[in-house]
Amino acid sequence: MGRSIDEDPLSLAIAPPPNETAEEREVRLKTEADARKVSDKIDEQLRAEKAALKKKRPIKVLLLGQSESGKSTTLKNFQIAYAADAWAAERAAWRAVIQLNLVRNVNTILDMLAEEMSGSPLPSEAEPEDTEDDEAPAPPPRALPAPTSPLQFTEKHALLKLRLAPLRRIQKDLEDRIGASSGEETFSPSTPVTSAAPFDFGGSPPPELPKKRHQEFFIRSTQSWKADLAANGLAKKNRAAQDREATEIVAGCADDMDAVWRDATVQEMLRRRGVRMELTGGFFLAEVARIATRDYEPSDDDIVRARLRTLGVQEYKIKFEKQNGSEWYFYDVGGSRTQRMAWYPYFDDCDAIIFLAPINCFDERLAEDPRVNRLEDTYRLWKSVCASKLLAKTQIILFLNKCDLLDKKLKNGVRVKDHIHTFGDRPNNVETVQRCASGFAEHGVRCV
Ligand SMILES: Nc1nc2c(ncn2[C@@H]2O[C@H](COP(=O)(O)OP(=O)(O)OP(=O)(O)O)[C@@H](O)[C@H]2O)c(=O)[nH]1
Ligand SMILES: [Mg+2]
Repeated sequence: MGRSIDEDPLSLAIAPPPNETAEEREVRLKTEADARKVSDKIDEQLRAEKAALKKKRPIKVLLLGQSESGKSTTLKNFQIAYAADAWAAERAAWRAVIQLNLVRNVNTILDMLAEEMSGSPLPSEAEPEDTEDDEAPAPPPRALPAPTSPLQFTEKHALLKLRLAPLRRIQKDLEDRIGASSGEETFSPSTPVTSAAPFDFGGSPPPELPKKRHQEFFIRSTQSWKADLAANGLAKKNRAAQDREATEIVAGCADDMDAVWRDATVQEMLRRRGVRMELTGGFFLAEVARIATRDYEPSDDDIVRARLRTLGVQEYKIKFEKQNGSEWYFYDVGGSRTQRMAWYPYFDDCDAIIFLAPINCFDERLAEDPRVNRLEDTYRLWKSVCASKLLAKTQIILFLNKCDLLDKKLKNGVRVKDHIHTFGDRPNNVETVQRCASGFAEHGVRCV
């Protein structure tokens, strides 16, 4: 049998008193109406918040700039600051990349040693051509080797070459494991060299590009060498065995690597060739004693300094726990001219662009096309990005990068005016170069 309403405790509690006067009734009804209004408002607010949360989409940031401008490095710094767990999980995988950076430096020196010891002449640089219009900074003059007496090589150099020979195979093994991005792009006359901004179609409609979601070629959310970490069973065992072998051989060569780097004749050879390895990305030779050990664990600083070329477009998701848990997607792109066409599909729905301009590169050439000055290329790229109609509503942030390397370069006596004629007789210091480079922003449409 059902309970009558009179027996229900809630109905009893809110029922009007039995001897309620007309005045009391009016007050009661008004209070109830006010309470209903407040409750309706709260319900409405909750509905709106739920809808907003549903609509909230991640903020998308594109990192742009030429190769070696520091895009991946900037991303690593974001990861350290805001995605500590993911960063820690990847730490071990970077050891192989750092070993590869180190071994490659040594093998480059050994190649030069072999050339010098066999009496081969210095490789001559290609004469730069005027490839593009004259708005940009002038290309650097060709460096001429100073006339000098022959380098004195001894038995010691021949012995070091021999003892470090196993590093050739280790480089190859590490490159195979790390994949395509382990190699730097080099110039080949048969490679069609694209312009600074191959995504700039000069007002005409872009060629038919497949929709982004179908472009598996472009998006590489995880690199194979990191995916290896998740490998199980036999693959994991093989990988561990390869790791141990590489680490063992690198550790066994530690003293000889150190000896070859510190050798006065080798240093003189590098000086004569104009090679400043210590100023290039992924340089670890000065720290062989710490890195070439059996129990080496990469530090944050090592990982930030490690060099691994980006291919295609890589997506990284970072959740900013301290800011309402908002999610940001960063797109790290390959920066060489041959990679830039892949950027275009990402232009239409990104919220912000961080553009990296390495201002130390005023006297350097592009690896993929040595006829082009690196600063000139950055300048053209920046102008095209700012002028792109697809990016008209996108916030563009300009980072003037590699100021520490600029400082070292200027202190070593390199003069900006020898490479950029319009620099004139301004003081040859970082502040002046920074001030001039921030003129980049004026040539673009916007800069925040
Ligand atoms: N000293 C110094 N080195 C830097 C700086 N920014 C980047 N690097 C180094 O320069 C090298 C190249 O930087 P990356 O971040 O890999 O360059 P990228 O723009 O991602 O290059 P791609 O992937 O080829 O497009 C790395 O070894 C970095 O450690 C900087 O401000 N100072
Ligand atoms: Mg990169």
